[in-house]
Amino acid sequence: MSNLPYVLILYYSRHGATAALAQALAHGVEHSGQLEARIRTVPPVSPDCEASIPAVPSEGAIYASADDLRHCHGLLLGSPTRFGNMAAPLKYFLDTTSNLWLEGCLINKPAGVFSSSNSLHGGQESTLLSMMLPLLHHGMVISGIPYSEAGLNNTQNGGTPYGATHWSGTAEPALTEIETQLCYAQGQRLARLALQLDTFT
Ligand SMILES: Cc1cc2nc3c(=O)[nH]c(=O)nc-3n(C[C@H](O)[C@H](O)[C@H](O)COP(=O)(O)O)c2cc1C
Repeated sequence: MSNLPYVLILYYSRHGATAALAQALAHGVEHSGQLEARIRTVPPVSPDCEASIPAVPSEGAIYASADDLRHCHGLLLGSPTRFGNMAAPLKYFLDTTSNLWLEGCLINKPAGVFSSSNSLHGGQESTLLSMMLPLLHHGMVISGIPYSEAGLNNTQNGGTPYGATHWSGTAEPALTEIETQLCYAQGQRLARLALQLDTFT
């Protein structure tokens, strides 16, 4: 981990599609060379209140801490679409951020959202909108993807003005070229906003 200021890319992914979006967004964030993309995930939740998991996951991104969120200069938040809403593990993590809200440490920092769904019209956009709500409560500056990105008009799969998406269809985690381009554009834009907004004081 470097000492560069960073954009936190925080996601939950069960089958890898949302994780693939996170990786593609990271390339856009790091385009300027001035910001690191810090990729973090959250543990699953269980109805069994006795259940516990190892502190460090056996593979993939490590779990986010409150400090990862507290000290970020921008946030990209990603979740699979679940019944048109964000997945419970991500919501559970957000529900533990009251102290950060009280401190106001996310106010005026830029944020964006991303998602993956199995069906093309199965709730990507409602999921993205639902993910924006807690970020607005935190005082973050929400940004999406402008229509100057040609892929938004051409896509036959994922990609929305509300944030990057992937249509996983028949359990396919690999992103299409346009989905990848739109991730890059969103990551690059979020990093540019973090540099332009006063998030470094
Ligand atoms: C409980 C549950 C609810 C889901 N709800 C939806 C849904 O509302 N619309 C949809 O298109 N896909 C839905 N899916 C499918 C996932 O969104 C899709 O497989 C996604 O690409 C998984 O992302 P991941 O690979 O990052 O886990 C659901 C999956 C689960 C397990």
